[in-house]
Amino acid sequence: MEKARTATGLQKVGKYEILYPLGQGSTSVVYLAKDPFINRKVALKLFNESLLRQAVSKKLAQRIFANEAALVGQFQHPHIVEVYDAILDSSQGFLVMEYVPGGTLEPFCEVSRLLPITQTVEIIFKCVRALEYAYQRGVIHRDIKPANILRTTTGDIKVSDFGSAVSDQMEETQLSGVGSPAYMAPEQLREDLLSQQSDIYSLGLVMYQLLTGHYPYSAASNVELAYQILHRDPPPPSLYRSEIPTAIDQLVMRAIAKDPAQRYCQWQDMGEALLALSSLSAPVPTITETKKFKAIQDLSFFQNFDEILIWEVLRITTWHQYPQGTRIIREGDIGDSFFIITQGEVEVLRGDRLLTQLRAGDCFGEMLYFQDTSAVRTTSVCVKSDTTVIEIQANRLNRSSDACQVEFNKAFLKILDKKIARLVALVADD
Ligand SMILES: Nc1ncnc2c1ncn2[C@@H]1O[C@H](COP(=O)(O)OP(=O)(O)OP(=O)(O)O)[C@@H](O)[C@H]1O
Repeated sequence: MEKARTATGLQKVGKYEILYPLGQGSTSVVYLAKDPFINRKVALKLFNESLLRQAVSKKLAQRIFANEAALVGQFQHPHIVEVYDAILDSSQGFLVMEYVPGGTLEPFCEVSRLLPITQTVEIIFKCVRALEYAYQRGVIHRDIKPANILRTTTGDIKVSDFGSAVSDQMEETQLSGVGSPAYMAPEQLREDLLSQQSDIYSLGLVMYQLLTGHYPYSAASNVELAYQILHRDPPPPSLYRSEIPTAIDQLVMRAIAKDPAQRYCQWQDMGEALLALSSLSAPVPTITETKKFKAIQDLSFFQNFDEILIWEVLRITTWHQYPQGTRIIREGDIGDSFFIITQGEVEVLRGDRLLTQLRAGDCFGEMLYFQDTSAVRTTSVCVKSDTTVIEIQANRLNRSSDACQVEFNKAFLKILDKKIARLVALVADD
């Protein structure tokens, strides 16, 4: 493997130019690097050479490397760090990953830097969806902790470091000596057979820390810590932060229940509980990402969109809440966006003539999407009862992935089909 110093003094690993270290873990150092062929910044995880050489840890280190390497190209989820490449020779191994520039969630577990409760709920919801996605592909992460959840510059999150993961493809599903004891579920400490519930426990603990800035146990040694994890009941999060509502206390305590039978059974259950919370924790008329995700997922328009595409839709939409009587679009206006109603009811008018009424799931303005440039609206749309709509600009949709555009086109075709059927029925009645 090529590993040399460049003229600037920076190291080169393989074809990658090392820029500077981003962080260090127990088995590796992660660098910001550049892939010169496609001029892309990447995170390059260089596994500790001495670990790979030492007989005792060699097998474990190789296994950790192999775990992450197995994910090359496997997970494509907006909230999981993508692994682009993995290279191993006799002395060294490295992984090339998507670079996530905003650091980890660790600093937000400090009392002085706590995030708003709604934001924490959203972060945990995204982790739940990411880990459910991994679980559906047979993978349990086993090392969920704040340091393994990375932040983008816009505050979004990505789960990283699947080095401790177990997969249903492995012959050996128990792997000792990996994971962080502080976040291990009781059954993981006991080395019982693991399920998604051990990741649920660890994520519950992350939520606890993000909400309170406190780790629920305090022990002088790993043995004492293990005892507390197995036997001591932690206080509810609201003890540390009084604004935490009871429902959130209950959710966290259920996620970190010592007995798996008392814990959420599966990711879906925890996801639903978080969704129920998002309405509790948003008293102001803003729409949280958690609610937006659910609203989009529930619309028949998006019924054939998979989860990845729904996250993509979320990125290209603008949400509006309109009170009764608002005119959303006006006949004669120039526009290039179309709208999908998520809640409420609107009237479509030409002049003073009522053409039709539309409700949740219906869309309007879509005909302009099929034109290449902005065009004149031929109808007005007025809010009949308080309404929430998502707006999608044609030029943003045109820049989305091919898969996303294909699904939109299919959904529009279905709508067109229904409209034609309605017209045919009208003509037949005449
Ligand atoms: N994709 C990435 N983009 C940006 N920074 C990253 C990325 N991956 C890791 N880092 C940084 O490098 C640090 C170490 O990474 P990571 O946790 O994957 O190493 P590790 O050796 O597996 O650690 P451990 O086994 O102790 O959890 C992270 O805490 C983070 O600061």
